[in-house]
Amino acid sequence: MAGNGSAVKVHIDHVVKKFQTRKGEMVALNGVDLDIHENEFITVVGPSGCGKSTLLNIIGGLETPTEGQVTVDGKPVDGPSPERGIVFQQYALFPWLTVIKNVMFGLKLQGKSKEEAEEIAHRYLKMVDLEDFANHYPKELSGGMKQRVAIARAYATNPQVLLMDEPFGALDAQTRTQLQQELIETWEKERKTCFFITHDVEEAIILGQRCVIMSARPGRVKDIIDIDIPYPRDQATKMTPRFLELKNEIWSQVYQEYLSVRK
Ligand SMILES: Nc1ncnc2c1ncn2[C@@H]1O[C@H](COP(=O)(O)OP(=O)(O)OP(=O)(O)O)[C@@H](O)[C@H]1O
Repeated sequence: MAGNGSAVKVHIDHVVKKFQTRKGEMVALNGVDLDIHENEFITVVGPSGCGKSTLLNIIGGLETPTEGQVTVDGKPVDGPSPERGIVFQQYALFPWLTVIKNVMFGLKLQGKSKEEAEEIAHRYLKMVDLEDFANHYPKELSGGMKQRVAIARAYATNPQVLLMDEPFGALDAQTRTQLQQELIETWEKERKTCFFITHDVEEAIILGQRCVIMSARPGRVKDIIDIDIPYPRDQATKMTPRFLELKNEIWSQVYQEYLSVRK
């Protein structure tokens, strides 16, 4: 399987996930194999309900697989860890804490002093252009600003792997485009290993080095497409022939899966 040539960071080994429901057993994931390489940006697309979030939760240690396992740097995942930062679609900020205190929260848990946590939090708020809002409360921010805080908070604790579950899904198109651009630039600087779920094929291409296409439920890896578009990337990249070709290819595969469920 192609990668970026770096060591394997996250090894997903034949992961099966079954849920017990009122209607009986439901197979959400049916043997997912995937290697995510160090510093790689992986995007994941697939029809609704194919198990994308379940897979992310298993990598994050929030769910346990029924069969198979996930290892990070060769160590089995057996619960949540600050080494794996998660950004959800709904901002998940603490409403009773100011922006800076939200970002400092994880740093304090890591045992950093108040001064050090403050210094790091300011650095990451600057990265997402929110320094002027450090003392505001989440309710005083727009959706896009809240999501920037969530991203700053995830980056600040310096996790080995960033797991993002449709982080821009609830945003308007303009804010979404802006945050995509910021994320591309941040990734180019920091090269953090990222696993990013989206429903938006354009987003999957502009952000990812590889795009994983999942099959309809029960989810498996249907295909992995190398996004062979050079960096730096920006919104103009979306108009290039190669981008449009990849969009067509990925979209038609996702659509096939969508149709297979509707039949
Ligand atoms: N805790 C749970 N108990 C029972 N079923 C669950 C549970 N969590 C997820 N499922 C089911 O597992 C399947 C996969 O869900 P999941 O949320 O992982 O899919 P998804 O691909 O992320 O969907 P979407 O794109 O709509 O967000 C769905 O059919 C869902 O109803």
